[in-house]
Amino acid sequence: MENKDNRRIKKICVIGLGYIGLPTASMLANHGYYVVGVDVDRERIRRIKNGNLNIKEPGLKTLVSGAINSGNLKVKTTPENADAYIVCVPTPVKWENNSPKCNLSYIYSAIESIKPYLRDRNLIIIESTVPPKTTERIYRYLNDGRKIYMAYCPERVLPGKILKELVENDRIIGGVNKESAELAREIYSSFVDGNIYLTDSTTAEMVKLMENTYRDVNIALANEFAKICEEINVNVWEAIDLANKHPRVNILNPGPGVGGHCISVDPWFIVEISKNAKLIRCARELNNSMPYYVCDLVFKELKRREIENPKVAIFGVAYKGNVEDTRESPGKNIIECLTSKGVSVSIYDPYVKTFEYPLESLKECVTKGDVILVITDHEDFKNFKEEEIREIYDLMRNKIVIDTRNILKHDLWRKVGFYVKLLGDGK
Ligand SMILES: NC(=O)c1ccc[n+]([C@@H]2O[C@H](COP(=O)([O-])OP(=O)(O)OC[C@H]3O[C@@H](n4cnc5c(N)ncnc54)[C@H](O)[C@@H]3O)[C@@H](O)[C@H]2O)c1
Ligand SMILES: CC(=O)N[C@@H]1[C@@H](OP(=O)(O)OP(=O)(O)OC[C@H]2O[C@@H](n3ccc(=O)[nH]c3=O)[C@H](O)[C@@H]2O)O[C@H](CO)[C@@H](O)[C@@H]1O
Repeated sequence: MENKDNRRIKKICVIGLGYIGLPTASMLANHGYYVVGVDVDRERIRRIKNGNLNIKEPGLKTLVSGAINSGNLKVKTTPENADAYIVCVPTPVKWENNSPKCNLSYIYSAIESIKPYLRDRNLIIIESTVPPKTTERIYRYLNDGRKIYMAYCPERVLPGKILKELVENDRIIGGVNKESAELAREIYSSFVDGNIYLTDSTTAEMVKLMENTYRDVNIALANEFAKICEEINVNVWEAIDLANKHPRVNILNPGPGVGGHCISVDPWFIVEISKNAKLIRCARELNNSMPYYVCDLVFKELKRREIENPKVAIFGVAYKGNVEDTRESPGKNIIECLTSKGVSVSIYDPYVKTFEYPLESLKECVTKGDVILVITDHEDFKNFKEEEIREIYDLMRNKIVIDTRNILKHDLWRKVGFYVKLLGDGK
């Protein structure tokens, strides 16, 4: 049993209180650390203090309020002296002369904000996803005579299951040296039930990018199969299901494109550093083409039926099912593309509270609509009852459904009278 009094680190500053930083800070506070959570966004700090989070993640509200009520978690807009600093700020991609590059400006400003507080034997951990060698470079920059420790510890939790995976997932700790990795292990072993593996910081950075790239490439393969099956009149969903009966095959699901702050971003950080990243670039481009492929399916249906002044009812703009996050959602590109071609859109998403375009109730969204376009695989869409589908039917002008996720109960929608087209069904 770990004795808290033997811990070398007692106070931790977590920089960036978003999807990753807030659960991490709260988890550490609930495991006996004194934690200062820092975010430059005053509104976010106010919300956390009021318990009015705008992150919808199972169990998070309770975890955060428990941490704050215990007195172990305090949140504010500036850092202070601590034994360790954990950086969880965003790392989006930016484009320079048509080339992708990780935007490290948030990391640099986080590092500058903690620099004045750094003392001998402090530990800095980067959890944000970064290109290989970033941690080493920052370590060299900070190592100006002070003895500091530094590690890269990638976060691997799945949105929707963050709290469970924070505890259960295996953890990779990449130290700039062995002492740094060992010190970081002390922190994570306080709450991680999975295995903890130590390595160097550059390997850990590459591991994180490889994991998300592996998924991106595999989704691209499924999307390419969908396009090919469409051409040869084969239902890709049935074909994938049957191919996956092979003991060593596990093809993922095609869809309207890859969104979120991770899988649609991180593979570009490998493309950024190597000319050999050809398959990775190609997969990214293929996944990015999917929203336009989906729009073409819509245009085809509208043209076939000669529908004038069409209205498309979009079901779901979250980047994936059962989350409220719309970052890099394929829905945005689809909406832009449809509206640029004169199609009017209305949007329904029972999870999303704020979005760049107006959100409507289910009834408003489908009223006088011609096509329902399902973009997100929310559980709610699977669960429509026959009476609800009938009500939707009565409100619509044309009765077309295009399901890009294979999520609706198609037999029920067809029974009510809808024409249902599935992405990649070859019809
Ligand atoms: N969201 C995920 O599921 C996930 C999973 C694994 C890894 N990651 C990686 O973790 C990092 C954070 O992602 P996120 O989803 O938590 O982002 P987020 O946007 O939800 O949160 C980041 C927070 O950092 C704050 N911030 C920005 N600059 C700051 C600064 N200088 N000082 C203090 N606060 C600052 C922002 O205001 C924001 O609240 C990214 O690198 C991401 O790729 C995310
Ligand atoms: C390797 C891995 O698992 N990494 C996870 C990932 O989390 P995520 O939420 O971004 O991942 P996904 O759930 O894969 O969704 C991404 C997009 O792909 C679409 N999709 C998915 C499966 C499919 O078969 N067909 C699809 O089209 C889906 O709709 C969505 O738009 O990155 C986090 C941050 O680094 C990690 O921490 C986390 O472990």
